[in-house]
Amino acid sequence: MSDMYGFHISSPLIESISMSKRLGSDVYLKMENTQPSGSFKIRGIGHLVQQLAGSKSNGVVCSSGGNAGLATAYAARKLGIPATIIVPSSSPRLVLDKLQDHGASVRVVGKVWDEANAEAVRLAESEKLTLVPPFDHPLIWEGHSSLVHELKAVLPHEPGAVVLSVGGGGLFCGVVQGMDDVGWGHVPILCMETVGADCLNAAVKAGRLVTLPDITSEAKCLGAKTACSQAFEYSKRPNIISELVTDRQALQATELFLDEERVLVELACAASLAAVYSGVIQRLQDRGRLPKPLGPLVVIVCGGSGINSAQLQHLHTVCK
Ligand SMILES: COC[C@H](NCc1c(COP(=O)(O)O)cnc(C)c1O)C(=O)O
Repeated sequence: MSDMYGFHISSPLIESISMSKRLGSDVYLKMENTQPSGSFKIRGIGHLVQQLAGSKSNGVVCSSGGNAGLATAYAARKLGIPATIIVPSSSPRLVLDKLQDHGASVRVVGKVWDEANAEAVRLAESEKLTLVPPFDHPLIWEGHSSLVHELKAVLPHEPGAVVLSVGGGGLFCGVVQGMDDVGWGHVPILCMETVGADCLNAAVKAGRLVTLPDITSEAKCLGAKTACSQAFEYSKRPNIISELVTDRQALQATELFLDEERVLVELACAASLAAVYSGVIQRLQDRGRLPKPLGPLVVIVCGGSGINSAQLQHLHTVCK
């Protein structure tokens, strides 16, 4: 089923009783892990692929930590066009297998996403393919903004705040634009990153875009070394908050979420859940940065396919 934007579904918005209890106010979960490609990515990427490639294209190429690649492969399969996905060596084997299950051809290039991206740009030019950027494109942001329109349709009141994870900043840009569209442009947005994949937080602290020397977080799907410039521009707004958690806090959030909500998510997604589980929201309230009590908190459970029980065990041996 696809709507006017792309191939995504209108995802469930469920109340988390356990998180609401921890926070002392209502917490709603926007379950993007239920999207057909496994994450929110299909919203923006489905939209871009339909607008720029379509069924007449001779193919698409996407550089990805994994989830943008899965969204590209899914959309390409639905359109009946070939997809080539370039991933860095940090992407887990299980993601490569899923990409191939979608019929995509997969190339492993470089250690981090930025290096895979350079190869995708080269390939798009040399083989006349449509380049699908994982986060830095207005059509991606337009597609992601559909998430906020769904919130507007079902939430009884405007949110007290929205929590989301930041890699290159595409989800963040889409949510800001959606919030502006529906008249919620003043609502606080809490941008969560992990230490070692903190390109937006580093830019906010430096007052300019910066490029990280490396990605040292295990949340590889947040592993863009530079945030997109639009995300940096939006981060200057007074209602935008940028915070960090450690990989260990994200891992703890993954396990608490699994126990309490019976859903397994990637570290990239758990960075947002850790905003509640690790007390980030509560500290912001104590500092007066967020109101107390807080109106309904919406946590975007962005999903991600780079996780299974074996990967979860592995993360215990590497997360600091
Ligand atoms: C390097 O990787 C960038 C991108 N992942 C990005 C991503 C994000 C952050 O989204 P962004 O801020 O990049 O739009 C959040 N949550 C999950 C599960 C993600 O996979 C990718 O898959 O290529």
